[in-house]
Amino acid sequence: MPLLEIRGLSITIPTPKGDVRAVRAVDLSVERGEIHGVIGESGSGKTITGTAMLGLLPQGTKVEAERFHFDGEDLRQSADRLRGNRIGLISQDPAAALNPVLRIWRQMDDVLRLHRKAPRAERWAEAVALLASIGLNDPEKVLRSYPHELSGGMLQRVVIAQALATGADFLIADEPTTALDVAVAMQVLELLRQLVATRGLTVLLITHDMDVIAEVCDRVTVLYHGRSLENGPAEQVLQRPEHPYTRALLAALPDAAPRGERLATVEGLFIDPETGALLQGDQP
Ligand SMILES: Nc1ncnc2c1ncn2[C@@H]1O[C@H](COP(=O)(O)OP(=O)(O)OP(=O)(O)O)[C@@H](O)[C@H]1O
Repeated sequence: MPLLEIRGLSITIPTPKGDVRAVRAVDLSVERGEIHGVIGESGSGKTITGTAMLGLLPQGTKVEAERFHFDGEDLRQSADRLRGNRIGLISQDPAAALNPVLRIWRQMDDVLRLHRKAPRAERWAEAVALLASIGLNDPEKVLRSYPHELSGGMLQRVVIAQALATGADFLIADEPTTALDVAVAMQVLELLRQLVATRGLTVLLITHDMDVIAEVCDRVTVLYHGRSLENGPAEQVLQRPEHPYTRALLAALPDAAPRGERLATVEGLFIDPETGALLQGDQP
């Protein structure tokens, strides 16, 4: 059984201007111990799908699905309990995920106290070991620092350590390297890969960057306008895409989008909202 199993997901968000159908028909199946990429251009529904798994959608949002399960539990009922216990979030901006006026230790300890009933000295030792294990030099100094004293790459590692401290075994990483420069981004991706190998972690990696998919993902699901179009081993989808949209996306890449840049919108193709068919021409 896959760890995450989503079939026929549809998400409708109420807004003052009426309902927005943010996700129409997403299938997503993530096996234990894999890094599963979710790729698609801006507005394709990547973040909303992740937010739904965390149970953090705006009030009144309608989440419908044939199946929306994490480890056999329906996320529509269990998301609040699983978030921060089994499911962790790594977002694009680590500085925003941390409190600027508290030292890293206080923020790590808030998590450790909640999850372990150990004395302070043991929690400190655990925080030191955790930070060291994710490649931070001088972890004691890091723990005594405020967020602004650390670089973006270090902060992203702290956020990952915090998620691990909760005991999470599934990380939703939403554009985790977008705000980092290329060399640091590669190190963070390498760290995720190591954690999958050493801790049996499973990662859902949301990105608009084909290079990120090629670099670390085992499998990938392609989203477009709130629909999943295809999925498969990353190498296969990148080298032999089946869906015309994915082919168009990849064909448009070398000239239109240099390394690391946002996916271009593929012109001249659209999906019929009624039938789901991919059609040529301009969107009506
Ligand atoms: N709070 C909200 N209220 C209304 N509509 C929303 C809300 N959040 C997202 N949407 C809409 O849902 C759709 C999917 O958005 P989502 O943020 O999931 O896309 P994305 O693929 O993550 O894009 P990006 O790469 O730009 O982050 C978009 O059309 C967006 O406008």
